[in-house]
Amino acid sequence: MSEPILRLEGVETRIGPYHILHGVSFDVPAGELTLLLGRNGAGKTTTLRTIMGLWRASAGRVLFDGRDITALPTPDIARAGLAYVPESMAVFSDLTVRENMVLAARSGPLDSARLDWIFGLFPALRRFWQSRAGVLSGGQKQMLAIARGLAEPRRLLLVDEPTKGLAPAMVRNMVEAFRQVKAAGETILLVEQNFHAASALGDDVAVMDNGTVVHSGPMRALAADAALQQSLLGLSLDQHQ
Ligand SMILES: Nc1ncnc2c1ncn2[C@@H]1O[C@H](COP(=O)(O)OP(=O)(O)OP(=O)(O)O)[C@@H](O)[C@H]1O
Repeated sequence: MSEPILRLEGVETRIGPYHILHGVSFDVPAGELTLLLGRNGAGKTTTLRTIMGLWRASAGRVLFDGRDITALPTPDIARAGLAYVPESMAVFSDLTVRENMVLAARSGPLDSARLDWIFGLFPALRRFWQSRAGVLSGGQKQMLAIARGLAEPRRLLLVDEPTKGLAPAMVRNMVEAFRQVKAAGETILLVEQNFHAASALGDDVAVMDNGTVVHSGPMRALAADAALQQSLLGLSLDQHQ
């Protein structure tokens, strides 16, 4: 396994009076796709938001490439090379697809070779390039949100439930797109509820429950162990066939 680019050590997060994360620890190895799994309310989104500094850890550390980023303001965390695609399709509906992409490339103009690569992942974006993002379907908006995260090279992409609410054909497209993003050597931390999609993609997995990580290891070991899936995720066999 390669060196971790991201390491969480005993991260605690409180939201107002609620103690949500209770000592979250796991690694994200460079160049791999790591899955963050867990039942609803386990704390996955809170973990991504804490990494980005959108919630503040009250204890523990977030290390990015060995550097402590726990207390950095969110713009500095983004500048360090992290991109975050939240669950709620982060696109500007009144702007065109092109404008959405231009705004996402923070360090300068869009690179045309990179854009061609993104069009290869999500062909609909080329078709709707000059259209308002508001006219896209839910799945296409989700693709635009992910494309915005890919608009320029980042060191780590955090993506929250990209297949949520998508029709099965769209889920297959999304899985294929992530396969290609992974093959291009990008490092990804992915929250995914669809276990079938998750098992097709992940190298490593961290499973959360009740605000802490209850299991971590290779995805293929979890994918091969139905009893472990049942105990960690409450999955029955027919749910992921
Ligand atoms: N703004 C908030 N105020 C209070 N509690 C919150 C807030 N956001 C999240 N929580 C609580 O924190 C816990 C973890 O939520 P989180 O969204 O991180 O879970 P999750 O694993 O991402 O779940 P899901 O799959 O449902 O998105 C839940 O009990 C949730 O109700």
